[in-house]
Amino acid sequence: MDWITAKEYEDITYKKCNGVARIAFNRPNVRNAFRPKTTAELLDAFHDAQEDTSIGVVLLSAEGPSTKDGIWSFCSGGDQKARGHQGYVGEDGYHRLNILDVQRLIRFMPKAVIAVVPGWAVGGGHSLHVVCDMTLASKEHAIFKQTDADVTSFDGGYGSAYLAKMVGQKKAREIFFLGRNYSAQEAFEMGMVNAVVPHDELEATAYEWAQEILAKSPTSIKMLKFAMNLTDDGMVGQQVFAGEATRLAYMTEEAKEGRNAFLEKRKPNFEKKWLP
Ligand SMILES: CC(C)(COP(=O)(O)OP(=O)(O)OC[C@H]1O[C@@H](n2cnc3c(N)ncnc32)[C@H](O)[C@@H]1OP(=O)(O)O)[C@@H](O)C(=O)NCCC(=O)NCCSC(=O)CCC(=O)c1ccccc1C(=O)O
Repeated sequence: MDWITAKEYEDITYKKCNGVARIAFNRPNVRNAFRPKTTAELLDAFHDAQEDTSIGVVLLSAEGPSTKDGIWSFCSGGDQKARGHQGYVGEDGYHRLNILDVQRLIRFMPKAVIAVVPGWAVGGGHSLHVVCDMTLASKEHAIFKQTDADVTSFDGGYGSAYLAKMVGQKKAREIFFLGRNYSAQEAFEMGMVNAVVPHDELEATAYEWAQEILAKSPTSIKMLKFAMNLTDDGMVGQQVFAGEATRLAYMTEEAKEGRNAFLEKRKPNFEKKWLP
């Protein structure tokens, strides 16, 4: 793999290689907790990956291990040191809740997003893996844990309600109400992890999965993602799916006739366009 740095950031790394973008948390000494700077950088990188037509799959991963104690982490959620009265306080002094913007970008981007979990996935970090399309986890080091109820936070959207669709209501309530640690294998057995991978092979496996997806039809992958999102996303899910259906309609002769007729100030001729 010949990863090329796409842009330099402080709290994340951002690289690209053969149709794959890799966005990785880079605060391993605080278990990759996110502060406002981190979420701003994540939004910027995800937006770039969405706009880049050479990119079909995004890996959300993490650098590590910690130089302090050698422990691996994916993300430990909101940086509690940056937490102020109403949210997480950035350098500009404003209180923000921008991780939900990151969740929405992952959810609505027309490309597959794979969470690559090398260690702790906790709190808002756990919610991020839930919202990704797929999750690969380190056999030796991944630990899944929900601490929201320890710090008076509650991801009432994808982090909990969508998780319940994934692992079942009883299990989701156990995860949130008890805040226990779950291994990669336990997370796999409850249906929130796609594969448990030896740590040394985790990144290479994620890249291989991405290459398998890249061999498929981009339109099929996009429409399948949005179709599977639709029922859980209400009117917004319908809007996103229908937007892509409109794009497909724009490509038809019928659509070109409608546009041309308007521009030529004549009535459109839609005769014989009623497919069975
Ligand atoms: C992850 C742990 C379980 C790991 O435990 P352990 O291996 O024993 O390591 P520690 O010694 O605890 O930690 C090492 C080092 O890292 C620092 N650290 C770890 N996590 C954080 C953190 N989240 N924030 C700040 N700092 C962190 C820790 O202080 C140590 O530093 P030293 O200087 O070396 O002492 C364990 O670390 C742990 O439980 N961490 C906290 C997990 C947590 O509670 N996270 C927050 C959950 S709430 C959340 O994520 C908000 C999500 C969110 O943003 C949101 C969601 C829904 C709606 C809105 C919002 C919103 O935007 O607010």
